[in-house]
Amino acid sequence: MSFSEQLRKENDDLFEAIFHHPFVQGVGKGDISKEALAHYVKADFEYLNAFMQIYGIALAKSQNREDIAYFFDQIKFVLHDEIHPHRNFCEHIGVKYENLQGHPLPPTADHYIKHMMYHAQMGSPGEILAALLPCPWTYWEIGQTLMKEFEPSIEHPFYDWISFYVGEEIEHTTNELRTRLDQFAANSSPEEKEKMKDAFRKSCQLELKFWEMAYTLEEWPFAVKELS
Ligand SMILES: Cc1ncc(C[n+]2csc(CCO)c2C)c(N)n1
Repeated sequence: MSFSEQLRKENDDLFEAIFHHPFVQGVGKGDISKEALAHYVKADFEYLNAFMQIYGIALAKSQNREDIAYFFDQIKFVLHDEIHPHRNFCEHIGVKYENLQGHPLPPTADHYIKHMMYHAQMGSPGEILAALLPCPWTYWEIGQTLMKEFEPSIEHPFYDWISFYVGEEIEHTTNELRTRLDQFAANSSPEEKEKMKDAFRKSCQLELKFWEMAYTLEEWPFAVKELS
């Protein structure tokens, strides 16, 4: 079994909890609340900005052109393509995408990006990859699960969102990250592998908590109310 297959198996509890989370199920059923969708897009827009910056750190630490090209392509993909699923949510709730941008991150999203930043700054290349991988991997499997469970037609309000995440690009991103992580793991000490496992599991836990954050409209305690 490859290292990434082992990670997937060890974190099956979290993957299953994500597929069954009421936000994810609400996307499948098409009845997730507008407030939860807006909360998600606000946090996710900032999350994706941080994700591109972390890819930039991984690019800066790359040792060959293939890796440079891969991270460069991924930054372009997040910048130009990951706006489509957000637009799908915005159209459904009748809010302008621009109005959901530039908001402060709720605690869980803040924690998640700082967790990835930590591994990107302080960890080995393997640790960076392990922290990043649950992001495309969980979404790709969410897409597959919702397609199978709900068989959405083109009229489904979130058909575009679900189709985007079962797409070839997300599969490709996941597989490329897995291949690189498996290569690093093959040349890593048991201690180093433990650090990769820890980074991967925490990212899976934070993926689950990100859905919960959006569903419960999580905010910082005693936060100063934004003027809207
Ligand atoms: C919290 C959160 N986690 C994962 C994704 C999905 N995602 C983000 S970047 C990317 C492409 C990676 O190259 C993918 C699939 C998201 N939107 N928000």
